[in-house]
Amino acid sequence: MQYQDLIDACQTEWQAYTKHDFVTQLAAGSLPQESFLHYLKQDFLFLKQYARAYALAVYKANSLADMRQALPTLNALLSSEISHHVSFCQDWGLSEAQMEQEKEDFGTLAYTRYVLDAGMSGNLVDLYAALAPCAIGYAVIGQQISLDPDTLWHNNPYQSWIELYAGEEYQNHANQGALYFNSLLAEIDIKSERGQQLVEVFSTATRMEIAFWQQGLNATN
Ligand SMILES: Cc1ncc(CN)c(N)n1
Repeated sequence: MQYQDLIDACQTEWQAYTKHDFVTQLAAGSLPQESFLHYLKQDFLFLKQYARAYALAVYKANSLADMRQALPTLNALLSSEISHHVSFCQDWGLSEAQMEQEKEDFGTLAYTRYVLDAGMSGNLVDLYAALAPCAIGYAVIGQQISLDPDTLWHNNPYQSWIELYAGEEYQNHANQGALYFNSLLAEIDIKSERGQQLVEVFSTATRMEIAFWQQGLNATN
């Protein structure tokens, strides 16, 4: 199978994730600031745990080639994506130290610990099946927003977020990761018991992404 087969196997959840109201409102620039800030602070905490999961991918790898695969993503998370969140939060008056003090919301806790557990209790492919909706989904969302004529590009308070995920660096990186994930999946039949286990992991992580957006939207209530 290929990663697209996993997406096809949970289309309802995938559509709910990539076309969530949070995404639509962010692209239109109409997302309440409170929602975005809550999301951004939680995403900072999310990405710290997510980086740990990529470190786990090094530990779980048997070959040197697999070890080397995880490293560029770990580096990109720490040096690019998290740094972007830190500087973005600074623009909104929040320091890195303040973000470190934030408490993890339940959706953040559930999602990140689910990913780490999938990797700890399973093998490298289980771990990547739990990691993939995050990396691939944001690339899909970034591209979708950048092609949508309804996207507000100027005077959108969230322009920097859009540029990060629609940008070449993130897109290329996600694409390389997706190709590597395909190589891990190549010998597995989606209809087999193993294939169905991976569908379960991938679709659960996708449901966690939906809950993560909703957690941001709920911050205004
Ligand atoms: C919750 C979540 N999912 C995915 C991404 C993209 N790496 C992110 N920053 N945050």
